[in-house]
Amino acid sequence: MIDVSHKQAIATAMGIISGQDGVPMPGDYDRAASALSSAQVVPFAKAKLAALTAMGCGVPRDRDRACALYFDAVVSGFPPLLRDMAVINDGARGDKGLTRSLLMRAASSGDHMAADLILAWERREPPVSASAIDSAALKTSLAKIFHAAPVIQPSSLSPDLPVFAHVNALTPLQCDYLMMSAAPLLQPSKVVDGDHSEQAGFRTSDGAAFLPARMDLPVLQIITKLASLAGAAPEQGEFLALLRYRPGQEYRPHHDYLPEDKADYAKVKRSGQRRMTVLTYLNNGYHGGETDFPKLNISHNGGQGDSLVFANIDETSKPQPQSLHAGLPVSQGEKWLITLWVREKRFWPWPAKTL
Ligand SMILES: O=C(O)CCC(=O)C(=O)O
Ligand SMILES: [Fe+2]
Repeated sequence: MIDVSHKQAIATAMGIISGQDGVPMPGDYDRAASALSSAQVVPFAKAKLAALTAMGCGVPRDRDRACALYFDAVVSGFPPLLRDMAVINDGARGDKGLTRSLLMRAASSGDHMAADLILAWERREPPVSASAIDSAALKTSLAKIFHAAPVIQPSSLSPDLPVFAHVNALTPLQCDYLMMSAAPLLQPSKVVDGDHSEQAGFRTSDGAAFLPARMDLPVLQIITKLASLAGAAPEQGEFLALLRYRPGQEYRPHHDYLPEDKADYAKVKRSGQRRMTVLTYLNNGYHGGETDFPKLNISHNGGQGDSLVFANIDETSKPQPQSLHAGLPVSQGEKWLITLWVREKRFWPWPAKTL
């Protein structure tokens, strides 16, 4: 049983981190971090504190401390954390047997997502045999979260604009995790720049954002990796946005750079333009749905875990009209995609706290 005062502290902290529309309100982050700190005997609280520590949100940013806190939370055996640790270990390209043991342990303790992840894995490839859950291996995987992973040479798709295709940026397990985490949150998509939101049918997919309250360590690992493909730090990334297109759904041709003549130009001032876009394809097995650049003659479909990275502006911050692109209509099956828009400057809305 969780102590009532710990429950209250966790509720207070999560309320602050969630804030309004999922964005924390100014001034309260320190209170969120100290509330979680007071409830650290609860593994969930400790894991959230680890995430805030990794983000420098309300508590000085200290990645080693974040990993140590998270390790302690995981070894308590709380099933969702064993499952998240499996995703982290896989993302760190750790031992598959260890990933499997963590998922099996979580699933047998009642974590449904772990069971679903195992099923999805077994549909893809023959099962590996489980290996012992080894503390040193867990620590090694955690330590890799924030290390710049080697970027495997991407292929350039255009002489006219930086557009690069990366294969296997994320592992299939990371992709399945993102889809399963976002599925309950999907809502009809909105267009953020206000240009076309009034226009029916402009963007017909469903979407979900990984707002600060959902930026747990597996998500931070993914953000760090995807930002690195754009040569950027994770804090330059907007909140990860997931899209799901069903047959007939599409995203009509548009630019990702923000209009500079709109009332919300303040948003551009604070974090700069959307310098680059990192799209990551989360699944296989659909038809249509190519990412199409009509001015560059590119029509691209990545496989599960592959990323497409492109520039929206040049080195002088000038918007690049040839970056016009669309998500063509899906003709069969579902297309799931995650987008990281990378700004010129820091986007994370909390004041940067460093040691
Ligand atoms: O669905 C696609 O391939 C394109 C998505 C896109 O343009 C975006 O998320 O900004
Ligand atoms: Fe776009």
